[in-house]
Amino acid sequence: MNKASLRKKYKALRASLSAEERDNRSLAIANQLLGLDIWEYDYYHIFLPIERLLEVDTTYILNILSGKDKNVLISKSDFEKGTMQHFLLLDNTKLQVNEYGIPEPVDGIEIAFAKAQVVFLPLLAYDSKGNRVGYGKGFYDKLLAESNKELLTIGLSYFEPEEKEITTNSLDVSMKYCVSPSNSFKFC
Ligand SMILES: Nc1nc2c(c(=O)[nH]1)N(C=O)[C@@H](CNc1ccc(C(=O)N[C@@H](CCC(=O)O)C(=O)O)cc1)CN2
Ligand SMILES: Nc1ncnc2c1ncn2[C@@H]1O[C@H](COP(=O)(O)OP(=O)(O)OP(=O)(O)O)[C@@H](O)[C@H]1O
Repeated sequence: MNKASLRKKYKALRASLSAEERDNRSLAIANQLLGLDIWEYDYYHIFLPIERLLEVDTTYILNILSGKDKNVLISKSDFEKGTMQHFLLLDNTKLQVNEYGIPEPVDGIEIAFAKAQVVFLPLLAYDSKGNRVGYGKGFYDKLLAESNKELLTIGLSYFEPEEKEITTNSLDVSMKYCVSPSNSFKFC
């Protein structure tokens, strides 16, 4: 299946889940993460969910990070350039939902992405090799292209991997882990 059909398939699968089921799965994903050996770091980058697109609710993960006193980075996207700026998430950080429905910091302390040691990745589909498909604008491919090899990349999905390997191009960056509500996959 090509990326366009996978996007369609997984958008429909998301839409087939009730709000309660999405919430249960989002919590189960956070609990799966607790079982991974990823908690000894200082800087964690996370996405804030686009409600309209029914994304995994990362609030549960944010609560874990806050309980562990981690530094949390969130982003502001530039859709013209396809790039992101990263800011420390603090108690007093003001968020504003942008035109794509992404909650973003209004201002704050900008941090270089190079500081991040763990990054949680939004995705629509993935396979058992760690290939991922997002919305197709390449924000994360660009971001990860410049990152160091030690960075832990962790996809979050409501669903299990696609059985057929996803066809990738040279710009696609695969993930090291992916977590679903009932499984954790390690690809590295
Ligand atoms: N929560 C979250 N933040 C993120 C991402 C993400 O996937 N999720 N991104 C990951 O890269 C970047 C933003 N990428 C996005 C790409 C497309 C659309 C979007 O609204 N797509 C519509 C089509 C609209 C259009 O093309 O004009 C859609 O898919 O229905 C939103 C965010 C950076 N921040
Ligand atoms: N390192 C890069 N530098 C410049 N452009 C890139 C880079 N990586 C990806 N792109 C471009 O971004 C787009 C990404 O498309 P692709 O279908 O791989 O996105 P995706 O992985 O589904 O989405 P996303 O990363 O937004 O979640 C393509 O047009 C690609 O050419």
